[in-house]
Amino acid sequence: MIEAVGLTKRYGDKTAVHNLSFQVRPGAVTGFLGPNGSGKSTTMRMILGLDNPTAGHVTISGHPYRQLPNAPRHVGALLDAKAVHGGRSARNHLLSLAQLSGIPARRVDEVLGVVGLQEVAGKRSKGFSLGMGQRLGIAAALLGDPQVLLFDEPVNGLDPEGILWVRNLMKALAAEGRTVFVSSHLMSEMALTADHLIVIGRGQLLADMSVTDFISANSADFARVRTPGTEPQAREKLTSALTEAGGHVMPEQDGALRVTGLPLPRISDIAHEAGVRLWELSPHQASLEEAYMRMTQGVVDYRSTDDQKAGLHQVPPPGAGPAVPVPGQGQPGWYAPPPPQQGGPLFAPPPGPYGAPQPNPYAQPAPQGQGPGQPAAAPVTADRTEPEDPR
Ligand SMILES: Nc1ncnc2c1ncn2[C@@H]1O[C@H](COP(=O)(O)OP(=O)(O)OP(=O)(O)O)[C@@H](O)[C@H]1O
Repeated sequence: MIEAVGLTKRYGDKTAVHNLSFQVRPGAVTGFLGPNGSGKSTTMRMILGLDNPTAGHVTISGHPYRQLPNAPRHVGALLDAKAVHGGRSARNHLLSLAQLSGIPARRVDEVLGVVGLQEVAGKRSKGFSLGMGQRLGIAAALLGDPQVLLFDEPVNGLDPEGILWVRNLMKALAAEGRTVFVSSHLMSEMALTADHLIVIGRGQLLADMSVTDFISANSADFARVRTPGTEPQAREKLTSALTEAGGHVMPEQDGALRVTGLPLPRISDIAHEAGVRLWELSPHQASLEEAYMRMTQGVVDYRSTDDQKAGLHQVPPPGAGPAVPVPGQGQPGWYAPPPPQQGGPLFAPPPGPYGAPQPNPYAQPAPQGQGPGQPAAAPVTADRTEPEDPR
């Protein structure tokens, strides 16, 4: 088990992790989720003794990593797949790690087989694609057959087949009773892989619960209601009537209404009593991805802005044709999630063994339209392999 208590890390006046307390239990895959820069890698580095906490502590099986007897056999980690001597072959890289940890050399070929790199084991890793590098990093993590495994963004750069393989590998490792802690940005992937979730934003805990509980707590049911497009006054009348009856009504981009807090038959009755015809009344559930986005929307460090292309285009003359629609913008089928409770926190973490969360020093206004933009996804390079450097 991994246990963090009051874990805090400051770099100068920058707080990367603030008062984080959680447990990662054996026999389950625990997903570690948070937006870019939320402190996931910093937390993982502290777990592995690569960074010292400013306050608090973290233990693995009851010991700080550096005091663990035979740590490399007990804990395996993939932190940075690029942290490899590129001139070495995959096999030699793993052999050198094995020698350092007293692991028999035959184990190297076993893990090369597990990650599917047997064919390129003799090639220099600097010719490896991003996905091959990830596989090599996973092989290194598995080398000591450890009980505790940490993976920082293990599916980064993997193709769909590779992503499925990682998903099944994580589940299989947990089913063997191991502790598996996996960081990701991707709620959708974690929903398929993890049993338990720890969600952080700006270094502070936002949620610590099972995936099942997260889904039922966050994937709110709602109704979509549409009145005839030719009768805008009917839409307003219905909005008032539903609000009066205790519903929460939000306009959708395609002109429909999103209604929460009222069952469908009640909405139908209210419309009938108000003399409003309905063209649509349908049940929906907000996706888990929406729930995660909603939970973390206030703690995102990097936001993209619309590209205004100032001065690059001539203003079209009046009466010119409509702009080409942009996928996902202003089109039917895109549903804005309901806003968080007015004045309340985005998410109230359940009372845990560590008491209520403390105020977050990150409580600064999120940058509005000034961020440097979402960093582009790392490119997937072609599978190039070179023979090993003879040096
Ligand atoms: N060595 C360091 N010196 C100064 N600031 C740092 C250092 N390491 C991390 N930070 C800052 O701490 C914050 C958390 O970074 P961290 O890499 O842990 O986030 P993350 O959740 O892993 O991000 P990503 O998902 O983008 O990898 C960031 O603002 C980062 O700039």
